[in-house]
Amino acid sequence: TQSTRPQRLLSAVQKNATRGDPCSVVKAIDQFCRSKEWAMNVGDEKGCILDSVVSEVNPTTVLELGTYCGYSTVRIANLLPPHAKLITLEFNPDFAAIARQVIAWSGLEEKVQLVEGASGDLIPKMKEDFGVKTFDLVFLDHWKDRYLPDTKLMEACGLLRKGSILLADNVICPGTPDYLEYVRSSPRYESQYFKSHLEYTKVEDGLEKSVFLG
Ligand SMILES: CCCNc1ncnc2c1ncn2[C@@H]1O[C@H](/C=C/CNC(=O)c2cc(-c3ccc(F)cc3)cc(O)c2O)[C@H](C)[C@H]1O
Ligand SMILES: [Mg+2]
Repeated sequence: TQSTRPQRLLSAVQKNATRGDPCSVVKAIDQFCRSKEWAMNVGDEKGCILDSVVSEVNPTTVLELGTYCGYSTVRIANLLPPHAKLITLEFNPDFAAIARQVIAWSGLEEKVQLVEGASGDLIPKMKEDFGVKTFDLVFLDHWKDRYLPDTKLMEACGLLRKGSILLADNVICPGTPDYLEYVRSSPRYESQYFKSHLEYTKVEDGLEKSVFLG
């Protein structure tokens, strides 16, 4: 049977990256997406912005919405301090299976908890079932029309504290207009746009960093 793109991406990692070396996993995926097949990973250019925000926040608890193949999961986990935890949510079991293997190849399983399921169902369970108090950093990269409802859900579930950071991918392309309007106009957020490009292309895109003010 035909392989899927995520399966081919995983093969490229297993072929070209060194087990236990997260940077080589990130490089192998970027090389595959530039030279072989485009895939919707945050990519190297926006990835550097992601890295700088993660390093600046130095989070203990991180939530990622939309694991896909685990590219940004590996980038974030690679920068986490010891005992820090990244919970990443993926509702497609096929992508989750690929991501688990990418994360394992990078050797970062200890820092990552990949949970299969929909964010709308799992966010309300974060405190009780996953022992989360609040998130220091949330990376939004799932369906673009879910950024706003899931942000409101996180607020309602008391998962954001004064100073929690939301970092959203694709606020220009494909775009998340309702989310952008919300975080930029709400008095409860202080937002900043990081202009960049759609992964592996010259098309404009960017990340929106929003601080929850409590
Ligand atoms: C109801 C479920 C919600 N809750 C959910 N709970 C858990 N997991 C969820 C939920 N909703 C979705 N997911 C998972 O997250 C992933 C989805 C990721 C979506 N990302 C994009 O669509 C995108 C497109 C482009 C793009 C740009 C230009 C183009 F021309 C083409 C493509 C670029 C980009 O950087 C992009 O991130 C994964 C595929 C999907 O199973
Ligand atoms: Mg994205």
